[in-house]
Amino acid sequence: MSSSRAPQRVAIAGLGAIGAAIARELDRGQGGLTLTAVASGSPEKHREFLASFRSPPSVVPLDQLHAHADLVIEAAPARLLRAIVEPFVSGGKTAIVLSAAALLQHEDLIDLAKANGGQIVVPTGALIGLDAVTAAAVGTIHSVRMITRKPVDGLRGAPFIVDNGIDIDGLKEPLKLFEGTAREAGKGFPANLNVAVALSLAGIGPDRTMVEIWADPSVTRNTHRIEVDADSARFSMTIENIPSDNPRTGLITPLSVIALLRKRGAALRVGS
Ligand SMILES: NC(=O)C1=CN([C@@H]2O[C@H](COP(=O)(O)OP(=O)(O)OC[C@H]3O[C@@H](n4cnc5c(N)ncnc54)[C@H](O)[C@@H]3O)[C@@H](O)[C@H]2O)C=CC1
Ligand SMILES: O=C([O-])CC(=O)C(=O)O
Repeated sequence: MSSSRAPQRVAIAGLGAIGAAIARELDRGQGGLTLTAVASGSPEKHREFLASFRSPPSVVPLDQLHAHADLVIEAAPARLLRAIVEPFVSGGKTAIVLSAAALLQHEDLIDLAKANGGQIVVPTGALIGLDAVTAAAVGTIHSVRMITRKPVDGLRGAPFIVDNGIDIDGLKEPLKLFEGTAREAGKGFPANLNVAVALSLAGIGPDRTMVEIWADPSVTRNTHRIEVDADSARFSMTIENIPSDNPRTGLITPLSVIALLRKRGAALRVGS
C-alpha cells in the first residue's frame, strides 16, 4: 500500500473523538505507517487505551512530537494549532490539520511550509465533495454556498451564540443562527464549522464562500449541503453525519483521515 515516498512515522496530537479513532486504526496496521508518538491533554485517561495497543506509541508533550515522526495529525483544540504544526512544517514535514478554521488565523504557517518544503494537508474531514470543488477550481467557480443544520448539542457554546446571547436550548423550530462568509463562520463557530473553512480553501476562498448555519431540533445528524456553480459544472451534495462521542464532530471525520493516509503512496489512487 505504501511506497518509499510515503512518510512512515506518524504522530497524533489530541486523543479525542478524532485522534483516538485514528490511533486505533493505525495500530491495526495501515500500509506500513507506524504510530510512533501521541500527545494527550490527559495522559492518565489514555493510559489504559494505549496499553491495549499492539504497539503502544510514546506519549510526549506537543512540542516534542516532531522528534518522533515525519507526519503529524492535528486533532486537538484549535488554540494549539501553531504549537503542533509549526515544528513539523518548518522541518520540511507534513501536518494534517483538522482544526481548519484556525488556519485562517495562522496563514503564515502556509508560507512557512512553502519556504521549508513542508506541507499542510486539510482532509475532506466531515464534509463531502472537495474533490469536485478542487477540480472545478481549476476552471472558474462562480459561487459556493454551504447550508449547515446541526442539532443543538452540535452548536452549544459556540462564540457566536454566546456573544450574541442566543438561547438555543428551548428551540421547537429550526433557527437560522448565521449567514455570512466562511471566514466569519470560522470565527463564530471555530469548533463547529471547520468544514466551511475547508470548503473555502478548496474553492474560492473564505471571503467568497457563503455559509448558513441553522440550529435544528428536528435533525439528529450534523447535516451539510454544498451548492457549487462553476463554468465546468453545477453540483449540490449533502452529507448527514452521525455525531461521535463529541456531538460537534461527525463519525466520518477520522475515517476521512485514514482514507487520506491510505492514498499516500498507494499503487492505485482513486479520486483527485
Ligand atoms: N475538519 C473537520 O472536518 C473537522 C474538524 N474538527 C476539529 O478537529 C479538532 C479535534 O476534534 P475532536 O477530536 O472532535 O475534539 P475533542 O475535543 O474530542 O478532542 C480534542 C482532544 O485534544 C486534547 N488536548 C487538549 N489539550 C491538549 C494538549 N495540550 N496536548 C494534547 N492534546 C490535548 C483533549 O484532551 C481532547 O482529548 C477540533 O479542533 C475540531 O473542531 C472536528 C470535526 C470535523
Ligand atoms: O466542521 C466541523 O468542525 C464538524 C462538523 O461540522 C461535523 O462533524 O459535521
